[in-house]
Amino acid sequence: MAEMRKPIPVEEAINRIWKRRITGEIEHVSIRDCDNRRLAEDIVAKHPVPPFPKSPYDGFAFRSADTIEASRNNPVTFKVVEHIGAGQVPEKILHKGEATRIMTGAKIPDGADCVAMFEICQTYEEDNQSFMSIKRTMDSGQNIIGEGSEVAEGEELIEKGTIINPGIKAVLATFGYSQVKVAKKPVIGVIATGTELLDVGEELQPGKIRNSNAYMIESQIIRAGADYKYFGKLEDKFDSSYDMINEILNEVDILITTGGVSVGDFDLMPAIYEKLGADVLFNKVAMRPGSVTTVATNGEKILYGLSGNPSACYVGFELFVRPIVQHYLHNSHAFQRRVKAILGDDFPKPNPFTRFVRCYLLYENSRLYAKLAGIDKSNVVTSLAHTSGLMVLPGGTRGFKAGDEADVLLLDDQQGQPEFKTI
Ligand SMILES: Nc1nc2c(c(=O)[nH]1)N[C@H]1C(S)=C(S)[C@@H](COP(=O)(O)OP(=O)(O)OC[C@H]3O[C@@H](n4cnc5c(N)ncnc54)[C@H](O)[C@@H]3O)O[C@H]1N2
Ligand code: MOO
Ligand SMILES: [Mg+2]
Repeated sequence: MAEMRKPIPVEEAINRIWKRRITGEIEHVSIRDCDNRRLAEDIVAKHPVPPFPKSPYDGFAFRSADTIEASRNNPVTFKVVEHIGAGQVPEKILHKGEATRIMTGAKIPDGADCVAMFEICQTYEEDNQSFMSIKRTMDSGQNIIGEGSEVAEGEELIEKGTIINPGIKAVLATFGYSQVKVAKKPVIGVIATGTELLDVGEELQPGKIRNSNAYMIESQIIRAGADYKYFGKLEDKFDSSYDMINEILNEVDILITTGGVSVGDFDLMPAIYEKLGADVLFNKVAMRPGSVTTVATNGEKILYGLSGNPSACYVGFELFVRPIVQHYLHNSHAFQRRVKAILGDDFPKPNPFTRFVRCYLLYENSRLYAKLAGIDKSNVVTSLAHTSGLMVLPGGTRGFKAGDEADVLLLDDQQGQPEFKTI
């Protein structure tokens, strides 16, 4: 008789793996290569921004007090004593009745406390001297971008673990980070098991299918921010599979195999784990798909025996691998963000186990809807192409109707959340 396995709740399975999480090392990369990496240090303003008071306009800088008497019928005239562009440093200190012709981004001269745009100033030349006049009053500080007005020195700006996007890159450049401290990516080994598997370039043969899991998992690894190393596909043969897995374990931080974890005659992973002396954390989870997902540890390394069924494999990665990768990458929001959405379709199946239903999300009339991505069976591959979320339908429910509310895990979101449960 086949071995009876005792299913554990999803949360318990996640907890058991979570206890084995490790934080990855830090490495320096050029700012040019830091996109989509995760910061391994908090970014703090190294200096005020802007570092000097500057002009937001092309115009004239002068003392606002000199315009107290100015009006439409009473223009006030200034002698233009200097002319500076961005990058030039003013040399003149402005006194009463003096102005500096100043361009956007240039440092405000000492003595000046306002800038008037060219559009409200009249200019003329007399005896080789430039003059400017203005017919309105100006306030002290008007049109001046004060030193540190955006950010003060020492202000905390970006938390470590945050993914680097174009805006963050601009901040890094502003503070002179030519080298950026980022979290080292874990290297995840990928092996597909199954005598039925063909390579992607091969023609179909009777009884055989193309290996889609390896490509899917590699892509999930990239989406999670890690690196993969593909070791090929293995036939369901014990000795060669054991030798290969035993050998490559030193080359990776985490190992993912797909297939061979159920109770079939050619499901070899349980016996391989046993021979390796790996510590099996669980081999049955009260969830669908992916109930046979098996996870073991060998020293610090986590070995994921994901199911061969494509959708079970996909869900197993998102639930059990991704958070571990995120923690490795110093992300304190390691779990997928979980939001409430309205079901756009009926889902009439009763759920004895927690079910993770493939769905996609859309906004309509400022409400978030989750619609079924396709057939929701474990052995189905094509619905994955339309999946951007996983609806979490709790065990013990009798099915759902369009219009009901459900939790959805967002798969393309980078914000994440610190815990698996709804927060
Ligand atoms: N008697 C029982 N049979 C099964 C049980 C059970 O509890 N008792 N569980 C079922 C469930 S649930 C799942 S899920 C599958 C899990 O199977 P395995 O993880 O052992 O995977 P395989 O047997 O190797 O393959 C299953 C299925 O997936 C296809 N496959 C495998 N690898 C790939 C790949 N790289 N790319 C695409 N497709 C792949 C394979 O051809 C099979 O069709 O077991 C049930 N059975
Ligand atoms: O537990 Mo399986 O992964 O649902 O088909
Ligand atoms: Mg099997």
